[in-house]
Amino acid sequence: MTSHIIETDGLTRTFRVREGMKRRTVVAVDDLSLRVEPGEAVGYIGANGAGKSTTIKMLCGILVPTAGEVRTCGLRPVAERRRLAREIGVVFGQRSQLWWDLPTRESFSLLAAIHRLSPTDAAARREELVERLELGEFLTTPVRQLSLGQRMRAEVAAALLHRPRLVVLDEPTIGLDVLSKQRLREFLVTERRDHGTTLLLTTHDMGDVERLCDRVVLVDRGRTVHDGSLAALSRTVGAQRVMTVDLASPTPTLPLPDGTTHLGEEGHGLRHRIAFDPDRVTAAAVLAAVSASAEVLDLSIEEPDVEDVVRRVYRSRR
Ligand SMILES: Nc1ncnc2c1ncn2[C@@H]1O[C@H](COP(=O)(O)OP(=O)(O)OP(=O)(O)O)[C@@H](O)[C@H]1O
Repeated sequence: MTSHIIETDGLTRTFRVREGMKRRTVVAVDDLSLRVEPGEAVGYIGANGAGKSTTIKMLCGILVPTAGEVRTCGLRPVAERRRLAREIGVVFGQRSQLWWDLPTRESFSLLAAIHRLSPTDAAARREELVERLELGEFLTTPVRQLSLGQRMRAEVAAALLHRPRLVVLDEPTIGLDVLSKQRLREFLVTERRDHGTTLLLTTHDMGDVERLCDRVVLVDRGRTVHDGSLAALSRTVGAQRVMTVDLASPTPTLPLPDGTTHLGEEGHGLRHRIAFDPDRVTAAAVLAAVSASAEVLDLSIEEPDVEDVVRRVYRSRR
């Protein structure tokens, strides 16, 4: 049996759709071969309609593939869906899995019974989740009365109660305010660190990818167009980092090394913005060159804007 948490080979799903009088075949997922190791955190990203939800549904056993192979936690998702349910936790940002009229605490009790957790194990895990997701103040409130941020935290706790090895999150931070997003991300980082949980998430929020994922799979029209780090994705479109330096005295011109572009200066040379290609020159080398001709008081470095990177990848393929 495979040691991969997710393993697909040539996974494909098509749909027949009606267009006026005609019928047409839409290829939602096209020949996807993906391997995810235990403990990885993978951001599965792409434009609307790229095929992300269809992939997730096949991984969870909700949808039957048209062609290809898929194993999730070593299991055949459709044929072994009940066994798989013990291994994975699924969070859909736009659909609730909680019992709407019940207090959150009772939803947890029901889920503990469904997963056949021992009372001590269930209590310990619930306590851990209540503390880490700060659920204490609304455990007795019916789910329907929770704010979106509270409900999402409860959803995540519900999906993770049985300590799944794989957590699949479909748009987990959609509609959340900045603070709620931050809390949820911090929780997922901790959960992964402490329990070795594998994360697969789809998102349109690049902050999720930056904070949570060490690997990014970018899909376009059902096909994988990038599989690697976020930094490597930025490099594919030649995205640059930008250094801003504040100097002690006005210095109109700076000698800069190869691989840099001087973007401009302000205050008669008190502040300079310098773009550099991280593949060709390090931030330290740029700083050393600036320091050779001026005293540097402060500096900041901007990473490439991920949304811009994704837009550029898409544009280059059209
Ligand atoms: N049940 C269905 N019947 C017909 N076409 C479908 C069905 N489900 C998905 N599709 C089509 O398959 C393609 C991929 O859809 P999918 O929902 O997987 O994309 P997505 O990447 O999850 O998009 P989004 O970011 O909008 O959620 C789209 O063209 C969509 O219209």
